[in-house]
Amino acid sequence: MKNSGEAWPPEGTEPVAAHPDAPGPGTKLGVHFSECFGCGDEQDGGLHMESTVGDGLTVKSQFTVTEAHQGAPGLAHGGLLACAFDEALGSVAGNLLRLPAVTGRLETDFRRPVPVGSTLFITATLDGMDGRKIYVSAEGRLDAEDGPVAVRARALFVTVEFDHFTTHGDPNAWKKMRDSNRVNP
Ligand SMILES: CCCCCCCC/C=C\CCCCCCCC(=O)SCCNC(=O)CCNC(=O)[C@H](O)C(C)(C)COP(=O)(O)OP(=O)(O)OC[C@H]1O[C@@H](n2cnc3c(N)ncnc32)[C@H](O)[C@@H]1OP(=O)(O)O
Repeated sequence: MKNSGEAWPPEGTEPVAAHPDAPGPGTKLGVHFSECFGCGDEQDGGLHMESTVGDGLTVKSQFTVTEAHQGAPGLAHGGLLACAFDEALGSVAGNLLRLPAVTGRLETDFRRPVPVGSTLFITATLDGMDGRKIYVSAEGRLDAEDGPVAVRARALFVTVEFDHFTTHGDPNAWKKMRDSNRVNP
């Protein structure tokens, strides 16, 4: 992102290749956890994002803004847009590297209002790694793949051991996700 004035990805970041078992371009990714606020199909108030692997090191996601996502009347709440980007950025990191990782830092630039009823076409890119640090960036265009850019984001994800989720989270929910075969560590 130009605005912060920092180089991106930071010095020391190495290029990466997709994991040999990563889903290929055109693969629809589906839901990684049914209760996920970003993509879950058992999360009524969630974002219900849909993602597909794109060319190169990208994942393409779509998020349609509903009345449940408003901040100002008729406009998407910025925090929910940040959530959509967290999901899209986490998806490109997790699916292409097949490593468990969590968001360490997330930056967003809101460049245009995003009205209720519009769909954000988000392209997230895996920019590289430095040790456990995974650098990813994304842009979201309004209503079409080549629509005007409404939001840009970039993030640092940090790889973790699987016990991060059972130690800090809910082991039963982890088991539910694993048993659904949607993520298969
Ligand atoms: C077979 C496998 C299959 C895989 C799965 C595939 C399918 C996946 C599909 C879909 C993906 C999901 C999509 C969902 C996306 C949503 C994700 C979220 O919402 S995650 C929830 C929010 N985030 C948290 O809750 C983190 C809370 N924070 C922490 O737990 C820790 O702070 C953590 C793990 C991030 C780091 O803690 P430490 O103790 O392990 O490590 P330290 O040493 O502190 O950091 C490591 C390196 O990272 C830098 N770092 C950490 N945080 C930083 C920050 N905020 N800014 C800058 N650098 C940071 C540090 O400076 C350090 O760098 P140096 O190695 O020394 O160079």
